[in-house]
Amino acid sequence: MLTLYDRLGGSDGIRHIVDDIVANHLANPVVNPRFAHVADLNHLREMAFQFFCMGSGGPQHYSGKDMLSAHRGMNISEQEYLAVMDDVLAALDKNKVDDTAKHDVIAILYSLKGDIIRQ
Ligand code: HEM
Repeated sequence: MLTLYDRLGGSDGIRHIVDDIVANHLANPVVNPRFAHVADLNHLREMAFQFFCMGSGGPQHYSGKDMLSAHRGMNISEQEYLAVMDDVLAALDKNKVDDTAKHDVIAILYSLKGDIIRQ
């Protein structure tokens, strides 16, 4: 059976998906203020890439912070969380990821909600 990593298009597919997610965040008025001020967006892209790869069963190692440490002190709202999920879904659609893989990604991201919002 294919892993979620394979169904997302492996390393190349996930690079494209992450680039689109970050572009969507920058264009999304609900979360743009959070990302417009990030000093090193390439670092964020790399961390998000590693996180997606590792979380979907790829061979890459995630070298970034855990989700609680990464978002602590930001006081992220439910609305912002949903906006980020919308941006992820739009990126998955753009990259023609099938519905099952989309559901799997959303379930994984949703499981992290408690570590990300209102911290
Ligand atoms: C399930 C959803 C989310 C995941 C998987 C996620 C993942 C990540 C990862 C992997 C990093 C990099 C950590 C590091 O540099 O070590 C990060 C940073 C960041 N996240 Fe999230 N995130 C999520 C939701 C959100 C939301 C809802 C917001 C706010 C709208 C947000 C805002 C940020 C910002 C601003 C940074 C960069 C901090 C900096 O480098 O200055 N994230 N996130």
